[in-house]
Amino acid sequence: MLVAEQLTKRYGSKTALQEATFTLEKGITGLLGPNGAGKTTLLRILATYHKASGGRLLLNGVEWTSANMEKLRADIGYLPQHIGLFPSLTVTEYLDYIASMRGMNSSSINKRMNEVLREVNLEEVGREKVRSLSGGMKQRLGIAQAIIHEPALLLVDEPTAGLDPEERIRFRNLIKRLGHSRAVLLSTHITEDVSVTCDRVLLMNKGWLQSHDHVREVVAYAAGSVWGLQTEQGKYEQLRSDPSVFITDLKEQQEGLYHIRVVAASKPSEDAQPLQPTLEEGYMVWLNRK
Ligand SMILES: Nc1ncnc2c1ncn2[C@@H]1O[C@H](COP(=O)(O)OP(=O)(O)OP(=O)(O)O)[C@@H](O)[C@H]1O
Repeated sequence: MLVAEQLTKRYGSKTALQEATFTLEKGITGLLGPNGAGKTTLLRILATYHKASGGRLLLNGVEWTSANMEKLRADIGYLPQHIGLFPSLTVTEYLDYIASMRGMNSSSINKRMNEVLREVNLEEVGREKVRSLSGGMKQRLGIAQAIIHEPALLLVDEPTAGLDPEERIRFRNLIKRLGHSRAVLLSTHITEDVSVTCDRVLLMNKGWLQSHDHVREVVAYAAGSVWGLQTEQGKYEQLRSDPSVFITDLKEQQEGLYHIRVVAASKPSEDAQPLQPTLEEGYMVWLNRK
């Protein structure tokens, strides 16, 4: 569906995206990377907001050229990290406005309005002002504006940051449903969002991107390197200050006695037990070997 070849973006002397090559198919692909990795830059290029400095992009055979922009935009939906919703409009007025800006005529807007409100579970609040919505509802409205024109490609930038656990789960379920009929690229810092919603993963660091066909390929980077152990304060402090050991979980069982989970290339102590890695642990190993 989407093909990216050697995609590069430079801001002056800074290269934010380095020769990224990957494909996106129907379903949900996670885009994981630390701050400054280049995730937003990639999404903005895909959303046609930024022009790449080099490389090639095709969506269902249509190339990213000036002549094709309108055609591409009709097939792409984007929820940016910070979206400017209009607080004094009602939910339906806002969606009506966005859809008109996208060139939809009033009969197709009317046909689509109830459907899209239902898809994002906002049908009860269509007449409410945007300003009265909760944070989670605003994010779902953000998705509604991105899918009102039924795009084949949906780009979502850190959608669950700041949401409470209930809204985060609701939002993930929404993204999962949307991934049944289109390609979704979900950029996030939250590995749990990826392990729950995504099949495929793009990992990014310092502008470099590596594509993985399955989440389990990333998990496997930490295979044989995850350990569980009980420690007392002294040993815990020693492990904490060891740069080759990452503590990924810590539970204080009683004062001065901890159960910890660590990523370490070799067994950190005699009584350490090998554990199955998580996506977060695989991702950490990947990040630190770059
Ligand atoms: N308009 C710009 N001009 C110059 N440099 C930029 C611009 N936009 C981004 N950068 C730089 O490009 C790099 C990648 O930034 P980008 O925002 O794409 O990363 P990110 O992975 O989305 O980070 P975060 O998770 O913090 O949002 C960073 O070093 C950033 O400072």
